[in-house]
Amino acid sequence: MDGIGEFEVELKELRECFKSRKTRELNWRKTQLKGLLKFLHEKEEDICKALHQDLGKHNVEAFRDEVGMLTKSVNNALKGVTQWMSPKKIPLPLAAFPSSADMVPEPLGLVLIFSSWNFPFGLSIEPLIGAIAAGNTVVVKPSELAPASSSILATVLPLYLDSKAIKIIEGGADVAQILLEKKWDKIFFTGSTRVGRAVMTAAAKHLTPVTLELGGKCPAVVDSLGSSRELKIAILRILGGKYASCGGQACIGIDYVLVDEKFAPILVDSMKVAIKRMFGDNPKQTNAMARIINKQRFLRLKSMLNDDNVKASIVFGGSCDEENLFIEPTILLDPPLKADIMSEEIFGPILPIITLKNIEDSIDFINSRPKPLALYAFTNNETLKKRMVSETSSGSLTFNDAIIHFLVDTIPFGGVGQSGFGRYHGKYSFDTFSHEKPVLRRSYLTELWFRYPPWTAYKFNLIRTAITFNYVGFVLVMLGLKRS
Ligand SMILES: NC(=O)C1=CN([C@@H]2O[C@H](COP(=O)(O)OP(=O)(O)OC[C@H]3O[C@@H](n4cnc5c(N)ncnc54)[C@H](O)[C@@H]3O)[C@@H](O)[C@H]2O)C=CC1
Ligand SMILES: CCCCCC(=O)O
Repeated sequence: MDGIGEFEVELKELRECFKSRKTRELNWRKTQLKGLLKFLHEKEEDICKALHQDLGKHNVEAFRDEVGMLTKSVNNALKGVTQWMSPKKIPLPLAAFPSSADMVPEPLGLVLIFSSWNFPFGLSIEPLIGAIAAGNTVVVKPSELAPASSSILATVLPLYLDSKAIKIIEGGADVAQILLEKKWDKIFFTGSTRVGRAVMTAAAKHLTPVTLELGGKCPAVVDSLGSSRELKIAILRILGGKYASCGGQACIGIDYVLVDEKFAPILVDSMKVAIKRMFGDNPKQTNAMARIINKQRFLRLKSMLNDDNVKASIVFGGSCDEENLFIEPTILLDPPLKADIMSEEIFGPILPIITLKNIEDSIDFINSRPKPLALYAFTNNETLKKRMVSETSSGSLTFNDAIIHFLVDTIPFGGVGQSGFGRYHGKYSFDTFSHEKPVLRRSYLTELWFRYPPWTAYKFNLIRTAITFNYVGFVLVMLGLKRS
């Protein structure tokens, strides 16, 4: 952002654009969504190149998690936006007869989106889809930690969109803090809990509603499954939800595994075989796993591993290549629970496996920690499933898979407790950036004359009757006893 003055001009332009009401038009919304599709299609190669440059992502992973995922989401919004923005009839009690009511979605106004570096296109454009579909004007600030991706978002994407209504502003914490001083009609933040608190504090000054998409330690409970085939598939899904999702740098990636101590040796041995099949006999040489985003985050992970007690728990991998910011897929077995690796969100390709006396103890283990953004359980035990649904709390709960819920438009995505609040994806994104206004239409045909003073015992009884009989008997009484 060149200067505060220039930004003030841009902010004024965005507010005037919203006031012009053009962003409310269905055609405008669809045109912008189609612009996103065109960008994703025409710039796929540049996007994949940027993701490789920033994160070492393989283009298959880059397409799967960002270009492909976003194309799916934009098409879903194009299909749904007409219905999403139309008023919905609301049933009314008999006492309101003859009245009608609608819920009318209206855009919030000028909204601000902060995104993170690990899925820089996905986490910027997925909320942008909702903001556009709901008819808002928008400022998006991508993360400065993925500069190649941020540059494409700020210099190329605007060529496909209405620049008077949608602006992409590059920058880090300094720019973000300037933006946070302004008044927004909604702030959508994806990032750390620490910064989420700062965002919420800034938003409070203007009573701006926020959605906080934060992080946390996502557990995977792994039960002894029924067959070797199920175990093989489960392990692929666990490893995919760890190492093959931005190299473990994913907010809904599996942070650690909980397993019955008797089953642990089988699980670890099977994982080692599967890792080699996924990343080659020498996983240090793989091109299929993203690198750590920067030296600071790399050294943080390296220091976690260098803790003597943690180092002693390494049963697979553990090598760190500082020059290439690469840590090979690593498995720990029962590292100390007080070590940083088990008290902080790992956000890297290190998988602690924690053994328990029995798998049911996983519920207490999970409940003794902050509510995770995602919880996974690989089990066919119906009793355990029922207990996990009713006795644990998380942003989402998935049985026998990982990560995949992020791709389902009909499942809202968001956290609970320390992992955030608010949700999006699919129509939930539209709702997040809308105010759903109830509109009640009354007539003069009937009048409940006793709803006004002067108060009398008779009126009191009529009101009491109405409420007691939930208005049905009341209306009948009224029709018979109407007084001027
Ligand atoms: N729930 C979700 O969908 C996701 C959550 N995350 C979480 O985000 C964290 C990692 O992402 P990071 O980008 O490193 O988080 P971060 O909180 O450092 O940065 C997030 C955004 O906030 C901005 N920012 C940084 N410092 C700021 C400040 N002092 N004031 C205002 N804005 C500031 C950054 O420029 C970026 O755009 C992890 O905790 C991860 O779990 C990451 C991806 C998705
Ligand atoms: C395709 C999965 C993206 C999830 C976003 C995250 O976990 O950071």
